[in-house]
Amino acid sequence: MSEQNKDYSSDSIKVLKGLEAVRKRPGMYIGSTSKTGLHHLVWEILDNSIDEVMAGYAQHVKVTITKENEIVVQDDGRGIPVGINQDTGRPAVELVFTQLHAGGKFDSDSYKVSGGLHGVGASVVNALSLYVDVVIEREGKKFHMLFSDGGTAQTELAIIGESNKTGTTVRFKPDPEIFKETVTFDYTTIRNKVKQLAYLNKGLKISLNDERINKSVDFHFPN
Ligand SMILES: Cc1cc(C)cc(-c2cc(NC(=O)[C@H]3COCCO3)[nH]n2)c1
Repeated sequence: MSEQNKDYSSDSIKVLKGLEAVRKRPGMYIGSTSKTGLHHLVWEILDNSIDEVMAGYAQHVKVTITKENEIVVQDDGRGIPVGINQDTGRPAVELVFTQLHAGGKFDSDSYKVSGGLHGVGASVVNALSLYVDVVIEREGKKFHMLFSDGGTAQTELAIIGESNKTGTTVRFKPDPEIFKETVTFDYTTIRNKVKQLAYLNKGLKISLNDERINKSVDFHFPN
């Protein structure tokens, strides 16, 4: 087997091991697999967009709860990078969703309760979701990747269109095999978090649209 192939296969095994570890002991990454743990998935994805807001590149974040109990988070930031990473030969966005970044300090069996994984939790959400669908707009193009089956990339990064905007859209549906108590998102829980994020990040325009009850709310606390 050539050097390149050996690296690729050992890399893909490492990826699967990482996400498998999350599925084996989800509580270590999201605290629990109860309703509280279910909502941590939303906070992990939302954290990434808020990082882009704090970096000054995004002004709007939109959260949608769909009729199928998916969560969609959209921002108008720079868009997750799509370039090929030299070490792995994989697109940066693929690594964001498949590499278990050692975020923060973890004890052997506890979850860092202060706020979550600080924007490195996308791979955890991916591991614990039925699917994660990603659309990135940057460099005048629209890029797409789909992950499922324990977080495995189902597609190569693909250009699916053109775009005169920039931003990132992530859609995910939690895995009922992991979240046995409930996979139903709670409007009030998410609304309160979205309001708090708007308050803490003055100037951020953040909206929540619950398609199940046809209810939308916008938050914006001026600077
Ligand atoms: C909803 C969601 C989910 C995830 C995992 C990342 C993001 C995200 C990531 C970014 N921005 C970036 O990654 C920056 C990081 O710096 C280089 C240019 O792109 N904006 N939004 C948004």
